[in-house]
Amino acid sequence: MEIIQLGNPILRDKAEFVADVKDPRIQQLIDDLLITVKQANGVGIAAPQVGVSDRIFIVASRPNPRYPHAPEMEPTPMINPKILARSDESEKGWEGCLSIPGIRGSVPRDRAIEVEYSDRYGKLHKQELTDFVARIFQHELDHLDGIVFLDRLE
Ligand SMILES: O=C(NO)N[C@@H](Cc1ccccc1)C(=O)O
Ligand SMILES: [Zn+2]
Repeated sequence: MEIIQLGNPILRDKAEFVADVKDPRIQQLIDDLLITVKQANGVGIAAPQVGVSDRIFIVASRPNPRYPHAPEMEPTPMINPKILARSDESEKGWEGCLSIPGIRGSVPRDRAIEVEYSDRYGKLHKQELTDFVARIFQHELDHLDGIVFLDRLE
């Protein structure tokens, strides 16, 4: 996996709520993130990783050499995401971070979460996510709150 220079990542700030999803700057940022996560062969990416402190990330699970069991899904921009409910069981799993190259670790995550987010058209979604996709969501949501996976290593 070549390391794409992801701008100067902001890893310790709390990202700002997006007031107007239809703002052309936000739409451009979403397009940039979709391209970047594909170029980086990643399964997720958050705006702070490209130096923008907005509450936006992309969940883009798909099988790749690092995560061969990852389910295939349409890359999904999630704006102002939040977790509404968590399962009580958590599960450990390997994670890496595009902003922290070369390090992987075992991170406990909730196995199932109920989430809410706005899509890029401003439509609100409420969904249950499980397993690896739930893991990516939690990893990306952490980035919006200045947390990285190293902070959660067992
Ligand atoms: O660093 C990021 N996203 O912030 N990208 C990681 C995301 C990730 C998340 C959870 C488990 C494995 C991997 C990637 O390798 O695509
Ligand atoms: Zn990351």
